[in-house]
Amino acid sequence: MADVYFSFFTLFILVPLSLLILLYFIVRPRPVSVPIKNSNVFITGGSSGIGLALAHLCAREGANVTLLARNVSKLEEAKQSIKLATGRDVNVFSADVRDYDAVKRAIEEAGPIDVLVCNQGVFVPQELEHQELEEIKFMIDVNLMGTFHLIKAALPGMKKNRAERGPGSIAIMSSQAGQVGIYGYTAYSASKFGLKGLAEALQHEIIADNIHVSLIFPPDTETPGFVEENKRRPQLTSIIAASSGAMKADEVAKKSLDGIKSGTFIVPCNFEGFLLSIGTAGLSPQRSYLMAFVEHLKKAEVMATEEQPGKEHLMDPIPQALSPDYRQANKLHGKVALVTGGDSGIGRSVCYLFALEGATVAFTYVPGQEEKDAHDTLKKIQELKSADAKDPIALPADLGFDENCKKVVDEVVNNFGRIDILVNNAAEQHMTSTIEEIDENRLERVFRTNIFSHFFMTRHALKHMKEGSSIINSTSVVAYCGSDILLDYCSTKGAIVSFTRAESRIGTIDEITEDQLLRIFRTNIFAYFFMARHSLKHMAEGASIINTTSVQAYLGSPSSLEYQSTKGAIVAFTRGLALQLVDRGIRVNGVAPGPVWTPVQVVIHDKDKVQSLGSETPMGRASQPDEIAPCYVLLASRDSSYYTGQVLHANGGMIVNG
Ligand SMILES: NC(=O)C1=CN([C@@H]2O[C@H](COP(=O)(O)OP(=O)(O)OC[C@H]3O[C@@H](n4cnc5c(N)ncnc54)[C@H](OP(=O)(O)O)[C@@H]3O)[C@@H](O)[C@H]2O)C=CC1
Ligand SMILES: CCCCCCCCCCCCCCCC(=O)[C@@H](N)CO
Repeated sequence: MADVYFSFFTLFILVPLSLLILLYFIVRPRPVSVPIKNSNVFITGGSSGIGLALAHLCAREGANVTLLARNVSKLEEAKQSIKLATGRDVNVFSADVRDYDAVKRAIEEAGPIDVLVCNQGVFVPQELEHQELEEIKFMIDVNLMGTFHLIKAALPGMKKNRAERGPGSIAIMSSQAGQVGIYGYTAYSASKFGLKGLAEALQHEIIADNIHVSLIFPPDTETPGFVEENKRRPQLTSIIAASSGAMKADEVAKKSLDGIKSGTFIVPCNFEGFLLSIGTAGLSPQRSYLMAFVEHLKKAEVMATEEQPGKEHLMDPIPQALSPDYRQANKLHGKVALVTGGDSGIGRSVCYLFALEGATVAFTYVPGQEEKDAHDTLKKIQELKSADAKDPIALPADLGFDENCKKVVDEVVNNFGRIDILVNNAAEQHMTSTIEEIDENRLERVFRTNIFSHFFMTRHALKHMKEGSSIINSTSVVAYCGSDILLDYCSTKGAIVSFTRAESRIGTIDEITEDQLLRIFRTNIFAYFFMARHSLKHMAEGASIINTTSVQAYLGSPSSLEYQSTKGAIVAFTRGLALQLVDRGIRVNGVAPGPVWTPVQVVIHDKDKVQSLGSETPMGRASQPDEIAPCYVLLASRDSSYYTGQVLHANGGMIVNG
C-alpha cells in the first residue's frame, strides 16, 4: 500500500512539480530597460493628442525627439510648445504615412532611431452597413498600412545601432477597440486588431536584435481627434466605450512611456484595460512561457555580450588584448600577480602583459558565466609566459563577499607562496537614464562588486605582500566627470579614487568588517541615492540638491579608509546626478569641508588629536560649523544659478585639485 502512495506521489506530484520548477528557471523573462535620455525618439502623429503628450514627456526626459504628421502648421505649433516647455529642439517632418517613399525619406533624413512610436491614427466610427468603402480603406491604410510603412523603413537602421546604443523599442498605438470588437468600429477595430498580429509576429522576429515591441491599448482619450470623433459616433458605441471610462492624453502618454521603457509587450492604460488584457492576451509574447523560452535561448547566445559580465568570445570584432608592437623586457620577472576580472577586457590584456614580462599570473572570473573566456585567457597566458614562471590559474569567484575573496587569496598563496601585485579590476555596470530605476538591491550589488571587493581583496592579499609589492585599482574617467547614465557605477569609481589615495598610506583595513562596510556605505552614500530618488518626485525647476562630501575624498588619510571611500562616491554621485538633472533645471552640488568642530570629532579621535584638530591645514585650525553653513545657503539659492556638479571646498586652505 505504501508503495502505491509513493508511486502516486512521485508520478503526479513530485515529477510535475520538479518539471515546473525547472521550466520556471529556464523560461522566466528577463527585465529590460530601454533608455530614453539621449536616445532618438521618432513619434508619428506627434503633432496632436496622445502623440504630442508623449513627445513632451520624452523631451523632458532628455530624448532627441522627431515628429511626423501631415499638417505643417500643427507640427510647427507642437515644436514651439515643446521648446517652450522643455527648452529642447524638436525635428519635424510633414508626410502622410500612406506614402511609403515620403516615410522612407523622412526616416532617412531623421537619422538613426532608438525608439519608434507608431501613433498616427484616424477613427471614423460607423456601422459597417452605412460606412463607405473609402472610409474603411482610409482607416486600414493610415492605421495599419501606415504602420507597416514606418517599421519597414525604420527597422534596418534600428537594428544596426543596438550594439552601441542598448535596447530599442517599437511602440504601436492600438486601442481597447483593438482588443475587443466594438459596435460601430468594424473598420477601426479591424485596423487595430491587424496591428496586434503585426506586433506579435514582429516581436518574435526582432527580439534577438534587442528591439522590444510595445502594443499600447488606451480607452477613450481626450484629444482633438476624439472631439471630432464624438461629433458623429453612434450612441451605442459611446455607451460601450464609456464602460471603460476616459483618460487624459497625458495619462495615456505616461503609461505608454512606462511600457516602452520596461520593454513590456502588452501595455494597458487603466484598470478596465488591465482586465481586458488578461482576457485577451492569447499567446502574446511575454505572456507565453513558450515564447519566453524561445526568447531566452535566442537572447542567451546573441545578446550574451550585454550580460554582466560580458562574454568577450561573442564580440565582433574581438577586442585586441595584445599589441604586436609590444616589446617585453622581463620587468616582472619572478613576481606573482593576482588580477580580478582577468578573463576578458582590460583584465585579460593585463594578464597577457604580466605573463610576457615574466610574472606568474592568477586571475578571477565570474563563476557559471565566463568559463569560455577564462579558458581562452588561461591558454593564452600559458603560451606567453616565460619558462621559469609557474602555470597560470583561473579562479571562479563572486568578489562582492569577504569570504570569497579570502578563498581566492588563500588559493593563490597555496599555489604560489605569496603575492607581489594585486590588480583590483573586476566591475559591473548597468545603464539607466534616471535615478528612479536604481533600486536598493542593485545599489548593493554594484557597490559590492565594484568597491567592497577592493576592501576584501586588499585586506586578505596584504597579509601576503612584502615591501616593494604593488596594488593597482581600476577606476574610471567617470569618477572625475560623473555620468548621468551610470550614476551608481560612477559613484563606485569615485569611491575607488578615494580608496586608492588612502590606501597608499594603508592603515586599518583589517579592522573593517563586511557588516560595518555595508553599514557605512548604506548611511553615507546609499541614503543619498534613496533621498534623491524620493525627493525628486516633488522637486521642480529651480530646486537644488546639496550633498556633503569631505576633504578626505580628495586627500585620503590612512585611518578612515571606508569613510573617505564613501565620500569619494559622493563626489562622483554629485557630478553624475547633476548631469542627469540639468534638463529639469534642478542643480546638484557638493560641499567638501575640512576639519570641523562637531561632536563626531570627539567620538572618533583621542584627546591629543581633538586638541590639535585642524593643525594640518594652512590656517592651522579647525572650523566652526557656522563657517561651513553659508556655502549651503549659496548653493541652495538663486545666487548659485550657474553652479551644478561643483564641489565647494571649505577646508582652511588645503589645495585639493578638484
Ligand atoms: N483618443 C482616443 O480616444 C484614442 C486614441 N487611440 C489611438 O491613439 C492614436 C492617437 O490618437 P489621438 O491622439 O487621439 O489622435 P489625434 O487625432 O489627436 O492625433 C492624430 C495624429 O496623427 C496624425 N496623422 C493622422 N493621419 C496621418 C497620416 N495619414 N499620416 C501622418 N500622420 C497622420 C495627425 O496629424 P495630421 O492630421 O496633421 O497628419 C495627428 O498628429 C491613434 O492611433 C488612435 O487610434 C486609441 C484609443 C483611444
Ligand atoms: C473583461 C473586462 C471588461 C472591462 C470593460 C471593457 C469594455 C470595453 C470598452 C472598450 C472601449 C474602446 C474604446 C476605444 C476608443 C478609441 O479607440 C476611440 N476613441 C478612437 O480612438
